Amino acid sequence: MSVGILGAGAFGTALAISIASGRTTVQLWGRSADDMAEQARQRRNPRYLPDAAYPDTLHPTADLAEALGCEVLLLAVPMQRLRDVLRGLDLPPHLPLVACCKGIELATGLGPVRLISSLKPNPAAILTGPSFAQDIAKGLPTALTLACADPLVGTALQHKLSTANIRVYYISDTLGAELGGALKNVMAIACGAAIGAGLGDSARAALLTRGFAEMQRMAHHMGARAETLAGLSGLGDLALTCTSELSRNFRLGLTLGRGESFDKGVTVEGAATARATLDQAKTHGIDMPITQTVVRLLDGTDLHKAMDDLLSRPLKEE
Ligand SMILES: NC(=O)C1=CN([C@@H]2O[C@H](COP(=O)(O)OP(=O)(O)OC[C@H]3O[C@@H](n4cnc5c(N)ncnc54)[C@H](OP(=O)(O)O)[C@@H]3O)[C@@H](O)[C@H]2O)C=CC1
Ligand SMILES: O=C(CO)COP(=O)(O)O
Repeated sequence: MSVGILGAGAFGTALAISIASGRTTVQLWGRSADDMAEQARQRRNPRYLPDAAYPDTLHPTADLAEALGCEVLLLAVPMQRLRDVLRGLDLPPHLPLVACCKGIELATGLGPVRLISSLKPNPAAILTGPSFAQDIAKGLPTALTLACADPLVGTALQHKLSTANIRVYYISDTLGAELGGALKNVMAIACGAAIGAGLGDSARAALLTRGFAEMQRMAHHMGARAETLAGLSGLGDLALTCTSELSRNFRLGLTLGRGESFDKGVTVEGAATARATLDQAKTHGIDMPITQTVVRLLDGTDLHKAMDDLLSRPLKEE
């Protein structure tokens, strides 16, 4: 078995290490020939995961053909870059494509599986759920969801991508899986902002829970399954990301709450996804006040003003 991974950032590298640790051949592709040569020399990724050594069967490469020659292709680039990466690929027709990104494309409102399917005829899946790259790379236990509409392809991928420290569950609901993974990042920004501003753990619990209600509302409207949102790719990832400073989305929220600035070079999927989701919510008439508050915070609205507006909405049934 061989697995190709496009994107040698934190997540692509962590997955490569875990999969290659089981002696599977992994071609980890990155766009910078210099970076990939350095990874091959050091047998680690000095920029994104400096403490994790590469197993022998992990091959860092800048040659796309090496990754495209594998039996499965994982796409571990940021959501807003996925279209550009896919456009440049001349793919073998039956090569399964597994999105490993979490977000909604700003220009189209599409999640990763819908985007892949709009551009390529290949079988499309998503691997998502609660997992920090640092944990996976250390060999710590994680559980992920593999969603694919075709159960034969999906269960084959489930078995191929399960490793000693990644337990993969299969579901067919790709829409629910991509919505859960995308929207939890928006709620993580909101929770981080509450903690950063000193509003307390009770406020965080309220935002997490009411944020989950927003996620369910959007998912239900779009036709996703409620069970998917309650699973690893929804509630599971929401719980992780809203409670840990390892999350970049949560940390962006912390800085918003503290009135500090955040490094623009860091991948934070929730920012563009909040805007894309709010556009969709307006189009479909879905009430998403926390998502709207996150967009206002990103646009510079004072946190206390934004929170007052959120809390002073008309009272309603839960
Ligand atoms: N980090 C984590 O813990 C987890 C991340 N994810 C998801 O994985 C996805 C990727 O995130 P992550 O790996 O953390 O991000 P990083 O910022 O660590 O890495 C992003 C990678 O994508 C590459 N890249 C960006 N744009 C392009 C492009 N146009 N063409 C080719 N490569 C490109 C970058 O290359 P370069 O270095 O050259 O800029 C870099 O290698 C996100 O959607 C994230 O939500 C999911 C679960 C866990
Ligand atoms: O998706 C993640 C954990 O499941 C990673 O979260 P961040 O992108 O916020 O770091």
